[in-house]
Amino acid sequence: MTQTPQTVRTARTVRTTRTAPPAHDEPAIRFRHAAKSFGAVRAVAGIDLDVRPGETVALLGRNGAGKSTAIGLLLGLEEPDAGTVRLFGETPDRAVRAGRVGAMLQEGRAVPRITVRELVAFVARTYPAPMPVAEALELAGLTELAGRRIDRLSGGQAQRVRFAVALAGNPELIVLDEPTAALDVEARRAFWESMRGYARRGNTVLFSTHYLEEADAHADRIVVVDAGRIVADGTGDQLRRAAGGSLVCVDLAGRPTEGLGELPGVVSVEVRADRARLRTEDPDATVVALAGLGAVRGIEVTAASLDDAFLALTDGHTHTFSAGSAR
Ligand SMILES: Nc1ncnc2c1ncn2[C@@H]1O[C@H](COP(=O)(O)OP(=O)(O)OP(=O)(O)O)[C@@H](O)[C@H]1O
Repeated sequence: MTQTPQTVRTARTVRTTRTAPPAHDEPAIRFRHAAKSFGAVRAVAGIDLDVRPGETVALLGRNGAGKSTAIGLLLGLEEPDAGTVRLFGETPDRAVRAGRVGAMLQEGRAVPRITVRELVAFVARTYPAPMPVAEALELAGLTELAGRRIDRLSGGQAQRVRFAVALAGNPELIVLDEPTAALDVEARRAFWESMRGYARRGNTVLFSTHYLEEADAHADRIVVVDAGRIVADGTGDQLRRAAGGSLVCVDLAGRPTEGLGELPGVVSVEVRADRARLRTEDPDATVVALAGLGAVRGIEVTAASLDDAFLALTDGHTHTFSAGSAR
């Protein structure tokens, strides 16, 4: 599908010019018991989430977890069946109309045969206090490409145009639904650099992704969504720890596996061929206990990877861990 620039909605109300993040205490994003179903599918099953101004937050989940629906609620594109969503203390509709929120969604549109600069300028004119076009182009890394026609750009360049369009209203919050899907490594790097430039100005970013590494590398905080619920919330390190910090692997050398699950710190045991893989919250105690059993051949201790954490966190249970928000 062709991905092209998209803006959320035309601004109609006038807002005072803003150069710094808001001084008030309102969270940039607040979900309170927000829920949305489509027929029998509970796409968002009661979300509570606060994002502070200036935070960069990743919404991480598998296909169908409810990320796009949550973003639809956030932007006022969908009405919640229950609960509320507020942006800077306002309804999404008001915040979006005032240009306080910019978005890059997954939908595509026909590619316009105008230049990059013309498109960004056109969108900027629809907002009450837009970002100067040259500034939006620069932040998106498009200064050199400003005179190029949109339909003659590479996929990565076109994605940067979508980013510039999202910046056009000079928003305090930008919402990106899987912004790097289908981009190559270099285009991703360039994209995240632009995003960070925007975040460094004190703005708020929320992006959805399937990629753990991307969430870990580019977000201050990762909110894991599964089956329409938030199942974990914290930094990459906190998620790793929450998932059972370390893995201890050992050769069984013909020993029985009974009792391994009861060793100190062990939360789960997996046996493949003659090797046991123990997920543990206390690797030192587990290793000492294994040594006590004389099971030390090929012993190896590693930190759980983020992939391990993600699998453990989306195992169908709600994890009480919450290091970040719902403040
Ligand atoms: N308009 C709709 N009508 C019916 N069902 C829908 C609609 N939108 C979403 N759903 C369903 O709601 C659930 C959550 O979908 P959603 O698109 O929010 O997930 P997602 O995490 O964004 O997935 P992906 O990563 O694949 O984009 C899925 O089961 C999906 O099929």
